[in-house]
Amino acid sequence: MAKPVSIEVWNPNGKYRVVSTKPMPGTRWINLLVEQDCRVEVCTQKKTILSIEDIIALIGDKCDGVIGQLTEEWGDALFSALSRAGGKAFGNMAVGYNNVDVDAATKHGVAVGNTPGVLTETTAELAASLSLAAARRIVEADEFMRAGLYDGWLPNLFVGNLLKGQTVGVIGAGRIGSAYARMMVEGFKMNLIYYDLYQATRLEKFITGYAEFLRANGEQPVKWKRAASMEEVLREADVISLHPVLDKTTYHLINKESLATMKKEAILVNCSRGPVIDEVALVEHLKHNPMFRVGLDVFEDEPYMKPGLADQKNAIIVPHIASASKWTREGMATLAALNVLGKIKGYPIWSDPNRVEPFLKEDASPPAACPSIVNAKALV
Ligand SMILES: NC(=O)c1ccc[n+]([C@@H]2O[C@H](COP(=O)([O-])OP(=O)(O)OC[C@H]3O[C@@H](n4cnc5c(N)ncnc54)[C@H](O)[C@@H]3O)[C@@H](O)[C@H]2O)c1
Ligand SMILES: O=C(O)[C@H](O)CO
Repeated sequence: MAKPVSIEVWNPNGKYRVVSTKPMPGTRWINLLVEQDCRVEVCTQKKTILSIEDIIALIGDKCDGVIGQLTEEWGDALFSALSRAGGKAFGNMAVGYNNVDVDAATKHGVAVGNTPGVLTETTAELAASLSLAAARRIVEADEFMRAGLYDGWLPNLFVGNLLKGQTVGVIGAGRIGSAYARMMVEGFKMNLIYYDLYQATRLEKFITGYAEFLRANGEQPVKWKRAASMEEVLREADVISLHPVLDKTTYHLINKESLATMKKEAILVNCSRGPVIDEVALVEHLKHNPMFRVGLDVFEDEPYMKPGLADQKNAIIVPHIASASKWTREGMATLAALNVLGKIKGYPIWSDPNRVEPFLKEDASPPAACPSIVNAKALV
C-alpha cells in the first residue's frame, strides 16, 4: 500500500477532478481549470521524481485527467489506473513525450497532450548559449577568475573558436533545430548544413533570403546545404547541435564511431534527449580529444551523469534547463492544462500544433480546443 501523497487543493467543490503531479509556474493554468468547474489537486510532495505508486495514489478512485512531467514513466500501469478512475486525458508538460507509452494510453482510451511551439525559441536560445560558451570557453574562464588565477592579459589565455564563417550542423531541423539554425546563421554569419528526414523548406527559404540580403550589402553571403546523411554533417560541421525526437532511430545516434568522424576541434551541443548520445563513448572521446568541446543540457540517465563526465574541462553541463524561461514555463503549464481540460470538455483538436499563440494570450480566453493531442488520430 503506497503512502498518501501530500496535495494542495483548489476549488474543492469542482465537478471534474484534475491532478497535477507537480506545482507548475504561474497561476493562469489553475485559473483556467477552476473557471471551467475543475477541482485541481497539486501534488506538493518533496520528492523530485514521483514513483508509479505515488502517482497511482494521486489518481485515486475518481480522476478526470492528470497533468504530469517528463520524469515520470507513463506506461500501462498508470494509464489503466487513470482509465479505471474515469480519466480521459494525460497532459505531459513537455513537447517531448518519450516518457509516455502512447499505444498504452490509446488502448485505455486516454488522450496524450504535449506542449509544442511555446518552448521553441527558449530552447534554441539555450542551445545557442551552450554553443557560444563552448566556443569561447566561458565556463573555464569564469572558474579561473573565481579561483583568483588571473594575473594579467596573455596572448594565449583561453583562446577559443571564431564562429563567423564556420559551419553549423543541425541534426533534426524541426521547430527547435530550425530556430537554432536561424540564430546561428543570422547572428554569427555561419554557414549551415542540416540533416532531417524531411526537408526544412521554411528554413532554407529564410537562409536563401538572408544570403541575398548580405550579397546586396556587399558582404560574404552565407551558404546552406541539406545533407544526404547524418555522417556528412558530422564530417563537415564545426559546431553540431542535436534536435531530433528521441525514438528507436535516434537512440545513440552519436556513438564511438560517429564521434570519430567529427573534427578534432568540433563542438557538440545536445538540448534534445540524453540517450541520443552514448554518454560513455562521449566521456572517452572528451578524455582523448581535449580540443573537442560539448555543451549538454540533457543526460543519458537523468538525473545522473556517466562516470568521468563532470571531470572533463571540455564539457559544459547544465541541468535540463533549455525551456526554463518564465514565459515558456508558464505557457507550457497552460498548454498542458488546456489539453486535459479540452478533452474533459469534449473540445476538438486545434488545427496547427506549430502555432499555439492563441492559447497563451494572458488577457484573452483561450480557443475552445485541445492545443496538441499526439494520439488524436489513433483515438477515433
Ligand atoms: N532540453 C530541453 O529542455 C528540451 C526542450 C524542448 C524540446 N526538447 C527535445 O527536443 C525535441 C525536438 O523538439 P521540436 O519541438 O523541435 O520537435 P519537432 O518534431 O519539431 O522536431 C524534431 C525533428 O526531428 C526530426 N527527426 C526525427 N527522427 C530523426 C532522425 N532519425 N534523424 C534526423 N532527424 C530526425 C523530425 O523529422 C523533426 O523535424 C523534443 O522531442 C524533445 O525531446 C528538449
Ligand atoms: O521536451 C521538453 O519539452 C523538455 O525536455 C522540457 O521542456
